[in-house]
Amino acid sequence: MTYSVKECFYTLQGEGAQAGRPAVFMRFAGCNLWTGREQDRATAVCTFCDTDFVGTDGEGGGKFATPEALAEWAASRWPGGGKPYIVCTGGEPLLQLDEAAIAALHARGFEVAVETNGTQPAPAGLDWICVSPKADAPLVLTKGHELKLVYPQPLAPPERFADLDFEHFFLQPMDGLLKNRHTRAAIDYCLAHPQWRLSLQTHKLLGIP
Ligand SMILES: C[S@@+](CC[C@H](N)C(=O)[O-])C[C@H]1O[C@@H](n2cnc3c(N)ncnc32)[C@H](O)[C@@H]1O
Ligand SMILES: Nc1nc2[nH]cc(C(=O)O)c2c(=O)[nH]1
Ligand code: SF4
Ligand SMILES: [Mg+2]
Repeated sequence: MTYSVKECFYTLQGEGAQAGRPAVFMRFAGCNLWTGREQDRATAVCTFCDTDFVGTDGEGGGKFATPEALAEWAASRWPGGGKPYIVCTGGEPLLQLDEAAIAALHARGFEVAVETNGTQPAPAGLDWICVSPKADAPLVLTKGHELKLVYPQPLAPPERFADLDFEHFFLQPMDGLLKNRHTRAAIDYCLAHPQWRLSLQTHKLLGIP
């Protein structure tokens, strides 16, 4: 299995329950819900994506022939000290991240988190699972550590997910032209339904990757 990585960089986790935590971000190339081409966005299953995940040409991107090579590259991004933490994202990371890659990351000392759209089963060994359901996609992964719903998605109201097996429930305002309106709506929903907390994309506010 060759792993295709768009970019790999060291920053702070910007979102959810682990916001503020230093992490290596490994962004896997490709997604099953959008080609990543702007001309396909309107007809995609997921239409609001804020990310370029096409190709392997980003900072720290590339192709890795073995799990060990992938893990060695991730480890080279960690500054030393503390417990190394990696967030595997994309694109859709669970199209590529397998048990062998997770084991190799663990062998390098990493705690391994994933950001997934929930359409794929999770491989064994993940330490933190963040599921972000998309309205028009089947949800297969119905348990994990945090459920982070981009809000609003008219066909995916929070009530649909409130009884699933997660420790944390977040609404994350949909970024785009209507971001301010979406943020106000997410605040109002959390205030009325206190099971839910607000997740802001703090890296965007801070101007860091
Ligand atoms: C780019 S996705 C990659 C991981 C995976 N494909 C997924 O959708 O969860 C990373 C996170 O950004 C969120 N996201 C994507 N576009 C967004 C937007 N326009 N506003 C807010 N969050 C967004 C996703 O829902 C997900 O939680
Ligand atoms: N700082 C930072 N935090 C993030 N949390 C989830 C992200 C993602 O794109 O998956 C992301 C990202 O792109 N940057
Ligand atoms: S599922 Fe995730 S990576 Fe794929 S298009 Fe949607 S937000 Fe982007
Ligand atoms: Mg992002």
